[in-house]
Amino acid sequence: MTTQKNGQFVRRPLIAGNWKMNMDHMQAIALVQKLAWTLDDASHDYERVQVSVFPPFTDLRGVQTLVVGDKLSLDYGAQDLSPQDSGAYTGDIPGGFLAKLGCTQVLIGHSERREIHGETDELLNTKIDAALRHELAPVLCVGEGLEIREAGNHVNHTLAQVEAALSGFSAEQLAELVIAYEPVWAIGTGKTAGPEDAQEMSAAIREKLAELYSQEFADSIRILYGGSVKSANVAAILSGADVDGALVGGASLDAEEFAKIAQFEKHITA
Ligand SMILES: O=C[C@H](O)COP(=O)(O)O
Repeated sequence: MTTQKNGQFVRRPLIAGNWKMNMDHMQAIALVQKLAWTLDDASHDYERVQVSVFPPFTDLRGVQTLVVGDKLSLDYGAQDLSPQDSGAYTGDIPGGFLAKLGCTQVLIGHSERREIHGETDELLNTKIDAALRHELAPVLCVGEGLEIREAGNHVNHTLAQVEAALSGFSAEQLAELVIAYEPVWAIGTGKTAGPEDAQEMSAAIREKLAELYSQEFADSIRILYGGSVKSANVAAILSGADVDGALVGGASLDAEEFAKIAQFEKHITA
């Protein structure tokens, strides 16, 4: 995902669409088709900017068939996985099944999983382990709620989430890790953290990775921002030196809007 050029790491931006619990398997095919056509029409360079979608589990087989059949350059992954590989875990989906469906990435610890399903940092640590066992790149979601932000504890809170979730893994194991910073108060609310807030937290996360592992490792890891990202604000948010992409919720359900977000470089007016 990350290459080295003249001794400097060049992080390939990632625009990721988290569909959440939207789009049945038929709608998923229509959305992926329209997204691919729209990006093709815009001559999207996937080598330059990676584009991934995270549909519900029941859509993944259809998405795989389409992506493979039409040789699409889109990547796709799941919104969650079980920490276990098989057995009596009713309702859960293991990483091995996702890998067989061609998933390359998996979201771990989205704030809705943390809040609605009570997922703890300790559980997320085991989910990262499961993702790594099946060669799925973990997209670890972190971020603070409004009360924590207002109390001024957002940096400490978010860094503690990062440290706990990554505990026990080596830099080699985490080579494909992606971290998504999503302030919970900005998710689906229309409120976005300012570009300075996104940069502040991304820089703090990178510094934490350097402290836990090495500067080289920290410089290779992509850090995304999520929370009410749209085509109108994506360029400003991604202008931060440490912000390497976006995890997009609502706006990823509209193919044209999501394609515009993926084409964020075209909106940069400097
Ligand atoms: O995973 C995506 C985030 O929760 C952001 O969602 P949103 O773009 O609808 O605010």
